[in-house]
Amino acid sequence: MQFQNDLLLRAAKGEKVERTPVWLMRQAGRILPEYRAVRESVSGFIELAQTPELAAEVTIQPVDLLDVDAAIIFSDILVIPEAMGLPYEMVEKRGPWFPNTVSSAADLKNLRVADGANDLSYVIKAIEITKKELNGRVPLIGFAGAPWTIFAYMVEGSGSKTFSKARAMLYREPKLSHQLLQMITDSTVNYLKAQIKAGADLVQIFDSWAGILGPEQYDEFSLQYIAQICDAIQEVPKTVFAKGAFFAREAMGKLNCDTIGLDWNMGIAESRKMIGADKTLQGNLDPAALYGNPDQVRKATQNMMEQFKGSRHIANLGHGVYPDIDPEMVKVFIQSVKDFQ
Ligand SMILES: Cc1c2[nH]c(c1CCC(=O)O)Cc1[nH]c(c(CCC(=O)O)c1C)Cc1[nH]c(c(CCC(=O)O)c1C)Cc1[nH]c(c(C)c1CCC(=O)O)C2
Repeated sequence: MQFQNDLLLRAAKGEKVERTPVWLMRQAGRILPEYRAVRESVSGFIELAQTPELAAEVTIQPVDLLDVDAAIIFSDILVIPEAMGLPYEMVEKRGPWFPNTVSSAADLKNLRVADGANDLSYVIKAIEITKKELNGRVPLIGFAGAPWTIFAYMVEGSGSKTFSKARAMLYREPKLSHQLLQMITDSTVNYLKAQIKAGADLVQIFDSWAGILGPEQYDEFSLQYIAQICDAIQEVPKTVFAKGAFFAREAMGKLNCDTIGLDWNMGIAESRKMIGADKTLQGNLDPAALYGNPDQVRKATQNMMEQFKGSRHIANLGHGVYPDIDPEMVKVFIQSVKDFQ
């Protein structure tokens, strides 16, 4: 594939770049009025995600409107539980909800390892259409949730401040927990391989709930499964973003991946020291910085860029862009990265 702009892939691999590439987690959807218009033409998030032509359209919107250096396929991490036999609903203003959850060995028997190409054919189709329509303008990022984060939703049944049901399961039923985590891991490997076959140029693993585990539990119930995924995917560069896993940075430096995502609680110099020189770091401006005025956004971005200067970097926020951020401020962020020397 000839790219017009392959900064993201070169930065991920640690190759020379003319400037730092920039994109935003959760750039597809949420903030753009153009997204909301498409979203209102269907029954809801799930129909949109399952209609490949529309999913491709909203994937490309940020490339057209914000001029980011990458597209990320419009989907959700929760398509994996659904493909394993545990469907979800997206409740307006409240987020995901699972009518059934996993709490016993009997529940586990009703689940299967997902086959990415068949069970998630709508995502695969959306990737194929997106690749065609992007026509090499920028790389396309595929993604999946980390097994622990997916487990947390499958056991809890919804979002939660504490995910206490999911964490209780780790103590009460460690063996069952590992069985479920392994099934999610195998499903995720199948799914990411299908995404890559369809055209994903880089894949990112989101461990959004990494930070609610202690260090030992994180090793046992999350990191080893992320390591399995990284080892199984050799085709394209891989990014691991584990939100709140400040305690695991040294171990993440040893993963078989190219890029580590930092959230905004993680100091940049300290993270570089812990992770080492041979990984690209992605991040990590506080998403709330974009509530500032243009001058403030510019200064905050420059300050972040200064701290990453001279080492492998992909610019991003430290977590997904918040839904009520003014797209103009997103543009100021992006332009400030591009202007930075
Ligand atoms: C934890 C998590 C989820 N989903 C995701 C994560 C990991 C990243 C993170 O930590 O933020 C990942 C995700 N979800 C979505 C994408 C699309 C691509 C992108 O723009 O990054 C990606 C990469 C679309 C979406 N996923 C969702 C929306 C909003 C639904 C709508 O349009 O009404 C979008 C555009 C819904 C969703 N999906 C999820 C929640 C909690 C919610 C509700 C609240 C929210 O908006 O974040 C689960």
